Amino acid sequence: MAERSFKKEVEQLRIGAGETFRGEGILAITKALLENGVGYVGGYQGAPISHLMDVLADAEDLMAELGIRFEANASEAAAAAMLAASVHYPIRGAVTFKSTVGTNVASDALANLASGGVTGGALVIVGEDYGEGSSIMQERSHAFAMKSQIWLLDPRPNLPSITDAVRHGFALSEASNTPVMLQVRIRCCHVHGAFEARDNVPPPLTVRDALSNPRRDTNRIVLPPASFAHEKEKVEKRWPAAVRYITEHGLNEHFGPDRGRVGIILQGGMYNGVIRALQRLGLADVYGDSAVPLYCLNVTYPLVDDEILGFCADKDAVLIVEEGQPDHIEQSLRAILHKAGATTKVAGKDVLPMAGEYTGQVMLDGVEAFLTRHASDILPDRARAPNRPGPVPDLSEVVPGRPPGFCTGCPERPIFAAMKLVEEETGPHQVSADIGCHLFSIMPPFEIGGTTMGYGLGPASNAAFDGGGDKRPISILGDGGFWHNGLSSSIGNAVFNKSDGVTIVVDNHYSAATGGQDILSSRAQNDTKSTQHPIAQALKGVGVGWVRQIDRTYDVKRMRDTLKEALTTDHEGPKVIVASSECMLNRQRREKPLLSKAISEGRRVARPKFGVDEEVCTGDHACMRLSGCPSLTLKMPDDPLRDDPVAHIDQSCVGCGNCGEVADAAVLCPSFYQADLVHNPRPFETRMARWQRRAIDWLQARRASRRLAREAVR
Ligand SMILES: O=C(O)C(=O)Cc1c[nH]c2ccccc12
Repeated sequence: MAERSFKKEVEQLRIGAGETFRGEGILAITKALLENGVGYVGGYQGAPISHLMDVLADAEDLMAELGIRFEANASEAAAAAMLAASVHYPIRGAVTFKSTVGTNVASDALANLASGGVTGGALVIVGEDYGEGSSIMQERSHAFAMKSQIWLLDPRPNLPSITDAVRHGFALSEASNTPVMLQVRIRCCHVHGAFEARDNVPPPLTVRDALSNPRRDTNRIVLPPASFAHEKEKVEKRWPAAVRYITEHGLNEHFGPDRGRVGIILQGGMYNGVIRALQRLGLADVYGDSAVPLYCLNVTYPLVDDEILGFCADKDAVLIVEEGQPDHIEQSLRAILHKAGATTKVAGKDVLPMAGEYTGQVMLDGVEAFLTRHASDILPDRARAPNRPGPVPDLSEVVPGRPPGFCTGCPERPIFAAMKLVEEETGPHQVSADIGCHLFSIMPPFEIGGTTMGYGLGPASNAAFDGGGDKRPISILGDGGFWHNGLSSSIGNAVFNKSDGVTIVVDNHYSAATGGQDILSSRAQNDTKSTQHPIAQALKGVGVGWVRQIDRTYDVKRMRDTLKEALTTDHEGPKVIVASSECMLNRQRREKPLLSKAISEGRRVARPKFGVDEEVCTGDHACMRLSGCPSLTLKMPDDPLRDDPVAHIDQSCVGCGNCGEVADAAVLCPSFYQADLVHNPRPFETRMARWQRRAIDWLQARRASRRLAREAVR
């Protein structure tokens, strides 16, 4: 079950011409695909387009009605390869994944696709995970577009521009026989707005029709001598055709006055930030009317030389607003101007930072610095001679860091608690990690795992250490990574190379970190996908001889003992433990509505809750060093003679039992207790509870009175 259900929102995807579509960027993209006769759609989830995959999955019925094939592909490579259908057939196809990591994975297929070229429009919607909300290494997709000659669209972040980009993307792809990347940043995916809808258009040729009339054209396949012809065709035919389409259809936009001494050239995706900076400088109004000429690149690759030269012709200086590095566009811009002998000065990475997101403040500072240098007369007085407030204090000095950690009740926490317990006996191990929630084990309190090389590559990144030694290396792999790429690149690799290492497959039943999508080994029943394929079976299938399946990761003692066995067994070859328990976030999403319903219907529901007896807790916090659960926190005890905080479990506890198990396995302390919270108790339970309460009150009163008496004697 995915993080968010879009079942309600996708109903809007049925509306037609004359109606207004309202919603989020990702929904607008989906609607635009349907309006433009897409024949098949695929992708792999990942921030910030995870929800686009969820929308598509929820719209699968509607797509089937229109004759559109949808796949939730096994990886970005599989998604990109799916676009092969548009090479020989005039069928429009779209796939989506996160970038740059997904584009890295897809790059083999993308390069082949771009070489042969396409007949039907091929759209690659990349979610650019760059900037302050990002979860990955900071790189740009731009280089992929340039290296494979794939056109790159970067529309202004508003719904009409995004939907135009989808429409033009397909047409541009067909006009130039080249795949097109549509780049959407985090905010673009989630921007809300409206656009005038069109009717949905079933694909003129469906993939089903194509199956009945197979086609092939040797000239479009990447094999010599065709591959040499492709390269020539790219520069001689496809590039000029693209430039023609972009110019004739006005894909890049101009705003503000026709002429001016200075101007700003910007990536479409930067438009909202630039216009806001101009507003704050008093040079644009709330409708976006700018006093500075703007040339907005909704297509950032290829650049159109003539448009650039035209824009720069009357200008002393232009600012290029291009987020991230390398500064591909700025370098091209300088080359274009230099070749033409133009004297326009170019500002860019001198007033704006080379690295990092162009946030509101960064953009304001950069645009202001550019204008101060090149056209200070157009700036309002308060910008030219400002009363600047004092410097903002460096918050990183005073605000504690907030490293990402496991959720309350996460089934992965006990796995790493068990690893910590083993390390107590054996000392630290070489540990490699993978992509997924389990990566948070790198952070306190566990501080396990020293690498993350890519999705499904955890065990592969321990390969150098896998040849035997005094201590076995340990690698971690999630179930998402296992099916994405891990089965072959990590597990097959280890079997083939007779690895001596230990691998823990952290199986939480979903691709949890990307939003809880189902995968092959998910235990859920899925109407459109085939699930319930055990990881352990796949491991044995590729030749792993030592496999242990643990079906309750909260059993810390069993986890610890199994790991110890893996580290000491005489078995030759890779040793793999599959540690399986359902993602608690997904489980809560699944169970909470059922529980609420049961409670409101008057049925008896018991929910386990855990607590810490504050009289027993010594306040040494050893339990926390093996947990990090957000519900396990600190509290000042009521006792005035104790001035150290004790452990405390707050109301967010979901009763997973991890703290008790860890306290038990680590022989920590007996202060944890479990209490069942009973909704709609039976009459006899209420009576029992009342009697128990009375008995406890009586015993407590007696103890209190004796204690007082003893203290009085002493
Ligand atoms: O959703 C995210 O933030 C991820 O990093 C997950 C992910 C999806 N596809 C990938 C390909 C390579 C590395 C990570 C991912």
